[in-house]
Amino acid sequence: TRSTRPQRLLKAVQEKAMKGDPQSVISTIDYFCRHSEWAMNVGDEKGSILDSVVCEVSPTTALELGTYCGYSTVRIARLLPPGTQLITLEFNPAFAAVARQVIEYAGLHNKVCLVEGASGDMIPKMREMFGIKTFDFVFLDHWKDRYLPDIKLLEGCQLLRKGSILLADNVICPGTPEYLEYVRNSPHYKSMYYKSHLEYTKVEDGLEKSVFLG
Ligand SMILES: O=C(NC/C=C/[C@H]1O[C@@H](n2cnc(C(F)(F)F)c2)[C@H](O)[C@@H]1O)c1cc([N+](=O)[O-])cc(O)c1O
Ligand SMILES: [Mg+2]
Repeated sequence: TRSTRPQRLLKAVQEKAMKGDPQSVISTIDYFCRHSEWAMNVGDEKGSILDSVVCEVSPTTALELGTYCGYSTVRIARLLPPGTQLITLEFNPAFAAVARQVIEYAGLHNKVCLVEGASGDMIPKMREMFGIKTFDFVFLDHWKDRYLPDIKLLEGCQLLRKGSILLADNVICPGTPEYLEYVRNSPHYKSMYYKSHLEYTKVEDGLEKSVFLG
């Protein structure tokens, strides 16, 4: 049967990127998505904003919701110092299988823990599973109607602390209106919008950075 787009993306990485070199994995995926097949990676333009926020926060504990093929997982993990941990959550086993191989090819498997499951089930188990108290940084890039319920769940599970940073992809396209309304109007968050473009296109999109105020 015909391969899937994630499988074709992985093949491009294995054939064209330098093993153990995260930057070359990132560039190979961006080239593939621009010249062969578009895919819903955060991309190079928004990816540079993601990089700058990760460097600014330099998190000890980080959570990514929505691994997909592992592109943003590699972008984040390559910037984390040793001894830090990126937990990435993926619901779809086929996507998780591809992402594991992309992360491994980039040589970042020791910095990343990919967990398969639904956010509603896994978020309440994070503390006991990983022995963490709170997350310094959360990147939201999963189903857009899950952004709001999942940050409320993170709050409810006391997994956020004063100063925890949330960075959300696609707040314009496809859009996350309820999430945006909440983080921009809640007294528990200070938010700012980073205007950019939908990956590999000229369509407007952006990232919303929100600081949890406790
Ligand atoms: O729909 C988009 N993204 C949805 C992304 C969804 C991804 O998040 C996973 N997930 C679901 N729940 C979890 C949890 F939380 F359980 F881990 C993880 C899904 O299996 C999928 O791999 C999207 C669409 C466009 N676009 O232009 O259409 C552009 C983008 O950048 C996008 O991110
Ligand atoms: Mg996205």
